Amino acid sequence: MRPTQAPFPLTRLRRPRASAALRDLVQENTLTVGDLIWPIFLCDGEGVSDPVASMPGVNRLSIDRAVEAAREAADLGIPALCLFPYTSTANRTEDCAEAWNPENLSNRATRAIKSAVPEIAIMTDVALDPYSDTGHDGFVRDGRIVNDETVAALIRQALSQAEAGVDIIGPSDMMDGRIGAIRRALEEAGHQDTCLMSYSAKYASAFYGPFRDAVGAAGALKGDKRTYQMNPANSDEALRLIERDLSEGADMIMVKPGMPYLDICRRAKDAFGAPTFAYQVSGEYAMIMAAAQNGWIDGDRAMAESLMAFKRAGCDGILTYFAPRIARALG
Ligand SMILES: NCc1[nH]cc(CCC(=O)O)c1CC(=O)O
Repeated sequence: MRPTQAPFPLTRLRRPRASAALRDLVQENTLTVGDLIWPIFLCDGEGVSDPVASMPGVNRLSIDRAVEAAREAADLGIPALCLFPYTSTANRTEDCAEAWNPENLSNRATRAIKSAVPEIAIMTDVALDPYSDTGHDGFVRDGRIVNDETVAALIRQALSQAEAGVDIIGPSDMMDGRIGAIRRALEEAGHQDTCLMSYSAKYASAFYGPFRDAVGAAGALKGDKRTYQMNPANSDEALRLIERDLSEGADMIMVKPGMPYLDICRRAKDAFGAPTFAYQVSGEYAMIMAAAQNGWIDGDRAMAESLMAFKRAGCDGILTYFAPRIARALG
């Protein structure tokens, strides 16, 4: 698009910026509460709300508290929660069997929230890292992350989540072929209405640090995730991954992290027009919160501006730890 305009002074681009009323009229993008997915951390116990040190304002919640959070989210109009379990070392094993235990924390929380707050959508993560003794998203054999064996386990994990009543399954593991394999398994098991939101373009990022603290994976992780998560220098590769995942049956795609990768969001939306999401990850949240707590930036304004940027970049929705706070600010 090339906007047509007369030369100055016939065109004065400041004219429609002169008042709040005019600015509202010409505003191009809008952020609404309906765009939000709120990631929450789960832990064992009852009545527990355990602060995550590197994410001020974020707590690990026991299931009863997560149900309260779901009620609060639904009352604010937030359409979906995304669940991340904190797993004790006892449940981190070489075979990752807790990942498909119907009674694991994530599945119990899904059932509790779905029965108490049926109108909220539940999204979950498919990847082995909460359950593996290595902290990796896949099985490790002779120091390598093995793809196909991992995919077989991811199918079991996804099926147990669908069985528990999850609305949106989010494979975040970056193995090849998992979207098609999970989609076929869901169809065969009668879960034809379960959505898949693929973490298609997930970068090997420094911005996941606080998340790994929150889920207890920081100490467990040996090495890094660069043989499966993407190189931050690449952009065409992101489009290839997204195209592949859409052709394998993903309903929605995600770019992660968010703010440093808005160019990828825009390219993805323009290229495919599919429902496009970004994950404003833990480190992005921590940066804004830390600067605000130091009085270096206005936290409310930085939050709102950062989230609007995702809409401008073409995203249909955003996973953000700010979800309840921005929902309140939006009124
Ligand atoms: N597969 C695990 C997973 N799912 C979401 C995040 C990060 C989310 C965040 O930083 O907020 C990660 C971390 C990782 O890949 O190491």
